[in-house]
Amino acid sequence: MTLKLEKVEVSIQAAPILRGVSLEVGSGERMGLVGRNGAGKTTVMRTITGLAGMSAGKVFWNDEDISDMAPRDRARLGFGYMPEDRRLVPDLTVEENMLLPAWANDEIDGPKGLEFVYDLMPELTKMASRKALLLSGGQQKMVALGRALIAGGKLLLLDEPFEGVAPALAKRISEVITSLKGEGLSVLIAQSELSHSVDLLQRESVIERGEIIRVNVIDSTLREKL
Ligand SMILES: Nc1ncnc2c1ncn2[C@@H]1O[C@H](COP(=O)(O)OP(=O)(O)OP(=O)(O)O)[C@@H](O)[C@H]1O
Repeated sequence: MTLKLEKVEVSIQAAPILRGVSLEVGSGERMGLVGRNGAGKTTVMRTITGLAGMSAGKVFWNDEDISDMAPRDRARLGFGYMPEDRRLVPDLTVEENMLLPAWANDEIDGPKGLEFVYDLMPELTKMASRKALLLSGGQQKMVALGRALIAGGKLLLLDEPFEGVAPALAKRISEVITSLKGEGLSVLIAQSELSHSVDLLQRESVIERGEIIRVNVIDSTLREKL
């Protein structure tokens, strides 16, 4: 399953935010989207989910043009989105928060998704019945990752999954992402620095002021020497 953005333009209140962004995430690929604060990473994520309106350009999923497809229909394609601010419902439990995509989309098998996530992140089992508001920021990131995994069997969009997370938890999140072996699961990870993910990405697209300025192939032999 391949995601392709072609010359995408997004403006907010007449200000150009994305300026001709082209990007491709291959089947099973883990791609980084790296850039400073305000470079446009979140807007790229929101364009893919259909939450940001494009003024020009196209989004393709597996060669199908989904540019005009509503966000809820894109979710049905198996897109999972972990927003930077996590967006958990404070009064719901950890488990209820993770089941939200399954409540909204009857094609998602909630119990099966939960089983998968608990298997991958056993630490979430212990906090399953705890309300989200009682969790630390890092724990909330884990729950948001779990929720995105339940929704996103095909494409996982992770916005700053390591930001503000203690090093041990960041390492754990990195391990979880690396261990995903889903058939052809494509992953796009937005971040302002590479440090936590150099060993989990195959390529990174560098974004500056709403433009992709280069794509780096991350050399696995170099990685082994690090
Ligand atoms: N709703 C909005 N109204 C006005 N400007 C906006 C809005 N959303 C984004 N912007 C502007 O668009 C630009 C890109 O924002 P975006 O959130 O996509 O960047 P980012 O790379 O994700 O940065 P960060 O890591 O700080 O979230 C910024 O200059 C921001 O100020």
